[in-house]
Amino acid sequence: MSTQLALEIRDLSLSYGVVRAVEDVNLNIEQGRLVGIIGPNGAGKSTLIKAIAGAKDPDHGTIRIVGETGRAGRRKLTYVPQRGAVDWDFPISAEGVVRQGRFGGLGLLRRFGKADRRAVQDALDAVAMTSLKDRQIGELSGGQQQRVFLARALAQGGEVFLMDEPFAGVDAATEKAIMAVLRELRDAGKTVLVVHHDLVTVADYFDEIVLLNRTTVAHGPTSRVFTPENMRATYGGHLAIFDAQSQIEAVE
Ligand SMILES: Nc1ncnc2c1ncn2[C@@H]1O[C@H](COP(=O)(O)OP(=O)(O)OP(=O)(O)O)[C@@H](O)[C@H]1O
Repeated sequence: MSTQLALEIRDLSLSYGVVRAVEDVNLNIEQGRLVGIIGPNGAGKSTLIKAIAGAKDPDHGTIRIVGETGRAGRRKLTYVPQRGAVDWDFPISAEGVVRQGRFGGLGLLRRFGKADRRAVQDALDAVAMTSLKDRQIGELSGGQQQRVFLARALAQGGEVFLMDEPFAGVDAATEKAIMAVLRELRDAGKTVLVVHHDLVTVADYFDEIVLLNRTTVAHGPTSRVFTPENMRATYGGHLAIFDAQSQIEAVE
């Protein structure tokens, strides 16, 4: 139902041993939004999206995805982890990776059918990787690997897409191509959450942003939330702000 929230997070906290990585996060995201998750290193961005994806159990709190919790909710979700979190030496072709996106939808007795082959082909086309589909993934550039990852997500489908730093280590052309696909998903009514580092592109890329530093510092339309004041509150001193050009850059 279109009135349902894409994502509803209540009182979410997660720890690694004694380190509280995410604390008391409350968040409502409406459907059909392209959302940036922004915050300094170690702010808990990856941890938060791992929790949403079900890859990390929370200490407490609830996560509802298009109205559903647990497995039913996760069936509506597609998670694209950081490229660095994947073993690219695994012997599989680009097409093989994209086909993996369809396996979750295969019942025990169902074969990989015409619709699956079509979805894989369409996904490879969407990211302009059809000509390299037989290439081993270890022999692709970083940007090409990221395109293949995105194609797998497209083949999988779903209502909510979680992307952990999709632009890390990719060239400008690939970044543009990925952004075009993410905008198409949004325009088709999907919800896309992107962990993002480049503050220069935030205003151009995202309808709304979540500023995170362990907990949500601010959330809302980018035009309202992406202010020097909020950015200072999120990044502390690690920020250089050039008010004259309205540019904000993180200082590592
Ligand atoms: N596997 C782990 N074991 C222990 N602590 C961890 C682990 N993963 C993350 N942490 C800690 O949890 C906190 C949040 O980490 P997380 O990776 O979620 O941050 P992030 O915002 O995604 O950072 P970055 O921008 O650097 O990728 C950090 O203090 C980090 O050191």
